[in-house]
Amino acid sequence: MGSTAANGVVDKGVDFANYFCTYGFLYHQKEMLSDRIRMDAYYNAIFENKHHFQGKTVLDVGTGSGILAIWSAQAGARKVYAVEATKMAEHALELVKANKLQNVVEVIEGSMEDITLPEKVDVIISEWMGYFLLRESMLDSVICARDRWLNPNGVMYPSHARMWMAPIRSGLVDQKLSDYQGAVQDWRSFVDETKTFYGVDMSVLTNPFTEEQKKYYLQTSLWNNLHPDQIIGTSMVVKEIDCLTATVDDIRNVQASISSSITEENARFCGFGGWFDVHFRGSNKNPAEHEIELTTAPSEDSGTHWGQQVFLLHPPLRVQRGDDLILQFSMSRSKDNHRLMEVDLSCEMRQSGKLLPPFQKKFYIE
Ligand SMILES: C[S@@+](CC[C@H](N)C(=O)[O-])C[C@H]1O[C@@H](n2cnc3c(N)ncnc32)[C@H](O)[C@@H]1O
Repeated sequence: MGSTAANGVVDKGVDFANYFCTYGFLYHQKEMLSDRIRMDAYYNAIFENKHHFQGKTVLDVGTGSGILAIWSAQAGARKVYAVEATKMAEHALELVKANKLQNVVEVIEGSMEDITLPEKVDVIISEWMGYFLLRESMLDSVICARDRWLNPNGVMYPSHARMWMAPIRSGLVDQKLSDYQGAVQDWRSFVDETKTFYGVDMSVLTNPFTEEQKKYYLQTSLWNNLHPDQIIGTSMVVKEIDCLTATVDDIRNVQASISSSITEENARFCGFGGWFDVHFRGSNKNPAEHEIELTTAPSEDSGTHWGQQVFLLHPPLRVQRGDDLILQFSMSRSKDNHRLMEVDLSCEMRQSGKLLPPFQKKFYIE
C-alpha cells in the first residue's frame, strides 16, 4: 500500500508503518551509530565549532537515540529540544538521563510537523540524509522545522549538501542481467508445471511477470560500495542545496543538465554511481570556525552505511578516453510513496567528435 494518496496527501498511518517503524529498533540506530565516518563528521562539526552551541538553544530533528542532542548539550548548549517520531524517544530519554543531561535535553516524542516548541532556536541539527541524499524525503521535515523554529540568525547543521554522479564500470551489470534471465526462465518452467499438474494456463501472466522482474533486476538502483577505480569519468554535481534557504519545491523535482568526460582508455561503461556530501559551514553571518565535510564518495579504505547508488546500463557500452557524456537528469518522488524516487536519464555521447543518438533510461530508488 502506498503512503501517498492520488491527491498527493500523505497518509500518516501508512507512512509510519512503511517508513518510521524501522527507526524504532535499536539495531537500526546502532547501524548509524557504528558508521565512523558519519559519527566523526557530526562529532567534529559540533566540538570544533563550540561557539555555535555554547549558551545556545538547539533543535535536533529526528533525534533517534539522542546522540546529536547529547553532543550538543556536552558542547555547552543551554537547552536542546530532541524531537523523535518513534518510540525510540523513550530510549533517547533513558540515554539523556544516564548521561546526566536531563536538565538541558528535553526529549519530545512526536512528529516534527505536529509538535510545538516553547521558543525559537539558534541551531537546527539533523541527520536527515537518505540514499543518494534525498531518498526518504526527510529534508522536508527539517525545512518545516527551520521555517517554524529557527531564529533569523540561526545556523543549520549540516548547512549545505550536494548530489554527485559519475560513469562507472561494474560487474553487477552482468550479474543482474543473468539474475533477470534466470527469473524469466524459471517462470517458463513454472507455467509448464502449473498446466501439467494443476490444469491452469498461467501464460497470460508472462508479460506482467517479465515487466515486474525487469523493474526489479534491471531498473532498480543498487546499494554498492564502489572502489574509486570503478569510476571511469569526471564526477558531476547534480544538485547543490543550501539548507538555510532551500524549499520543498526546490527538492521535490531535481533536474540537471550535466556532462562528464571519460578518463579511462577503452573502458566498459556500465552505468552511473550516485552519492552525496554534506558540509558544516555555519552561515555567512555566523560561519563555522572549522568547516567539516561528510562525504559518501567511493573510497579506497572506508565506506559509509549509505554506500553509493548504482544505476546500471543494459547493455553496457564501450567508451574511450575523451568521449563526452551529456546527461539530462530528472529525479522525482514516486507517485504512491513520497519517500521513494524515480530517476529519468537521457544520455547523449560524443565519440571522436561525433554525436551518437541519445538513449533514455528509467530507474527506481526503492
Ligand atoms: C537517520 S535517523 C538519525 C538519528 C539520529 N539523529 C542520529 O544521528 O543517529 C533519523 C531519525 O529521524 C526520525 N524522524 C524522521 N522524520 C521525523 C519527523 N518528521 N519527526 C520526528 N522524527 C523524525 C526517525 O524516526 C529517525 O529516528
